[in-house]
Amino acid sequence: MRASIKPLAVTMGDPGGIGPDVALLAWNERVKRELPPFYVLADPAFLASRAALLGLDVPIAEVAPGEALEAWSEHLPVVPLGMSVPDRPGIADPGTAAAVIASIDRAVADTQAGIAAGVVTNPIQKKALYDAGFTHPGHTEYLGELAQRAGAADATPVMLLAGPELLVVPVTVHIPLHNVPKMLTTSLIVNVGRVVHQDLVRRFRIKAPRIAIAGLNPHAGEGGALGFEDDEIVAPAVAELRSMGIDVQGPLPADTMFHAEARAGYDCALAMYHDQALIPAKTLAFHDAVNATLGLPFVRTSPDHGTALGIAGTGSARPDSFAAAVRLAAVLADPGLIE
Ligand SMILES: NC(=O)C1=CN([C@@H]2O[C@H](COP(=O)(O)OP(=O)(O)OC[C@H]3O[C@@H](n4cnc5c(N)ncnc54)[C@H](O)[C@@H]3O)[C@@H](O)[C@H]2O)C=CC1
Ligand SMILES: NCC(=O)COP(=O)(O)O
Repeated sequence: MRASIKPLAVTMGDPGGIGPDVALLAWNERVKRELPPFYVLADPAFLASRAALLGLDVPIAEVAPGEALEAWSEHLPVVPLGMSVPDRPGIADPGTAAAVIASIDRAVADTQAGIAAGVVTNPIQKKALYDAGFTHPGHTEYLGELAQRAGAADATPVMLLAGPELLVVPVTVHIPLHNVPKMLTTSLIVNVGRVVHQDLVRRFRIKAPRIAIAGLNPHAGEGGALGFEDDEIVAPAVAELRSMGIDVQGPLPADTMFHAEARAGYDCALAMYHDQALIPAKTLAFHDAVNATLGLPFVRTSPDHGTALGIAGTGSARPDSFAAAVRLAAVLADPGLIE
């Protein structure tokens, strides 16, 4: 892959999880995996400790972001945050939340300042952050707020799971299932559909994206017999998006829209809630899919998996999804790489 001229900013993620492991493993295989350069925003002593635990020979260079490209071929560039964290694999400690959040903040600030090409986040243990007072459901929502704080008043963060065979977006994201019907509105679906269309064109270089919209209820409501939302909320959103010139179909029964022949009929699917989107995405490509945030003024990707506390520090975490996230971030930041 042609390398972007700027490095990517990678966040530490929860230090108790596998984020540090996959970043170290990926750097170790950077040539074989054709990775674009990145630097990690973390405590260098912590990363050195995790590398030793994993038995990896990863020389770490403490750098400023502007020195990352030069360091990349021989060292893992690490930009210190001035906050130390303990190396305790498997333990998600709310006491590390300030460092976890500082890493995200700095990655976004570097990208907004034009120092980094994009942000690649490592997984956070959400409950540990909530317990420390973090009020955002996840990265997606927090990044939207950071973008707005930096002046992008219209930033609308939209979660996309991107795998080799499926692009899929959950319209509602980190909310309890019982709140989905309350939160699902025609204007929300239209807004998400508009952002998806815009970023598929702008960042993924799909000229005329075909978008398939799932229904909420079994059989897309069975003509109103199995729920009113498909006819009264989803169908009007489909009509409104069509009136904007966007190629949409739906509401489609969700159970039959993710098999291979159905997927051939669209470029991206909109699902109505988290698991309706993430189950097909992770079933098809757990180790290859990437979580990207659309609707931001900067690029953000992430591996699709979580902190996997149970295997942190053991060497069994696979760095494939992290590597895919790094490669996709470089492409989205420089869509010319697609051509
Ligand atoms: N982007 C983010 O920050 C994300 C954070 N999470 C958080 O992660 C935590 C744990 O979530 P779970 O639902 O348990 O999902 P998980 O993805 O952490 O783990 C699910 C299963 O997959 C395995 N696994 C995960 N990644 C793997 C890898 N790279 N190689 C080999 N095996 C792997 C784990 O060992 C476990 O058996 C939660 O707090 C959740 O909120 C979850 C998804 C994304
Ligand atoms: N299940 C996906 C997930 O939780 C990722 O959320 P985010 O932290 O990327 O917003």
